[in-house]
Amino acid sequence: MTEIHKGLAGVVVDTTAISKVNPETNSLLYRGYPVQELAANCTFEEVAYLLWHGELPTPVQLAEFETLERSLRPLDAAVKRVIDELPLTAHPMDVVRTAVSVIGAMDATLTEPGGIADPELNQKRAIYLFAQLPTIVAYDQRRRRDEQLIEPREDLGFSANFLHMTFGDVPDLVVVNAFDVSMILYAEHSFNASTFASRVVTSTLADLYSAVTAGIGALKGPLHGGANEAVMHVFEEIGTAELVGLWLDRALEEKRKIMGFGHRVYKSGDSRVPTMKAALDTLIAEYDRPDLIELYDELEKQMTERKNILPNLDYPSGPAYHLTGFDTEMFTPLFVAARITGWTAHIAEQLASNALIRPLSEYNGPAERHVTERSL
Ligand SMILES: CC(=O)SCCNC(=O)CCNC(=O)[C@H](O)C(C)(C)COP(=O)(O)OP(=O)(O)OC[C@H]1O[C@@H](n2cnc3c(N)ncnc32)[C@H](O)[C@@H]1OP(=O)(O)O
Ligand SMILES: O=C([O-])CC(=O)C(=O)O
Repeated sequence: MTEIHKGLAGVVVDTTAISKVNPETNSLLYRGYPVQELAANCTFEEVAYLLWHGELPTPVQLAEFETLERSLRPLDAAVKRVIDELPLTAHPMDVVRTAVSVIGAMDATLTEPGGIADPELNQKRAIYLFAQLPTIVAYDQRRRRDEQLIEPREDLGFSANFLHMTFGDVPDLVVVNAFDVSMILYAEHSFNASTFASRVVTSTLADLYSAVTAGIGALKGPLHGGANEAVMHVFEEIGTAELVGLWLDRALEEKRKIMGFGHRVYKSGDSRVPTMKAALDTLIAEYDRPDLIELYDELEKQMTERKNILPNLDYPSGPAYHLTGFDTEMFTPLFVAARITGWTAHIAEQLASNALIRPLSEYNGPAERHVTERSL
């Protein structure tokens, strides 16, 4: 019998120069740089540039990139029209996926000869989606609150502008910084499910937008990006720190997966959690919500003691986005706005050294039989 690697667990399917996840040392490098150093010293724009180009930008390169990105932020009228047509019952991830699809359908360069796989065109598309996604997500959050679109501001960086477009003002610097850190930490994580989905689609030589929408679809599930919003639902279900024990007894008895805990690769802690937890702590102080961190700490403590399963990045990010003011269902689209950098870097890497991704399976259905032998 062939050895089956369910969920491709432990299988190395290709090389990548974009990031290195090292569970032995609990570390994560983007193009060689520890993610904690990037979060402490760089903006998300610089990290995006690094992921795409392999090097941090010089001041001139950064200024050029920022000018271009800021000019691409206004929402395309056709995209706005389509979003306006979507019911509020649609999950915001479906709105984001649809908006990216519309942008792709309007990209006439895709039908030019060689237009699909051209590296320069793909880099332009990546920057365009990077610039558009905050506007799309902010607009969707606002329309759900019956509020008008706020136009992007060219005088603000990525995160300050994102928050301004969502809430109508630029929050305190600690809030903008915490948000920027979350974007950096969410940007890239090697061959996770959504990146792999994007690479599978790219391997067929389909276009970048098809690969990105596949990534969005894969990210939506609660075992992957959808966990950041699921964490907030768990907090709401539990209520207060004192009730964690009772809640966990029942959840574990029912064999529920506790959202925000566990990871396919890290088994002794997610490298990004301490940095995001520190950012969450600044928000707890800013918004004076010790009750939330008590609940957070208690669930983490009991999960560690009882199951020895540690939090992943979605655990501190969920409450951080809640405190920032986003509705819970907007959390995973925020992940999309960050991971667009990693996905598009991987799409470029896949195309540069492509092989169709097509694994094998072991058939375990009925033995060969024939229609004429049917008992009627
Ligand atoms: C940014 C991200 O995408 S990070 C991931 C976000 N996802 C979540 O937070 C969802 C909750 N977590 C999970 O479902 C899982 O931990 C996953 C899907 C992330 C990883 O799954 P796997 O690699 O298949 O888990 P793994 O094989 O290590 O599981 C080992 C055992 O721990 C259990 N386990 C793992 N995570 C959890 C959890 N969060 N709650 C309860 N039990 C868990 C498994 O059920 C399994 O138990 P068993 O041996 O009795 O069957
Ligand atoms: O690596 C994974 O499997 C999931 C994850 O943490 C991420 O995509 O950020």
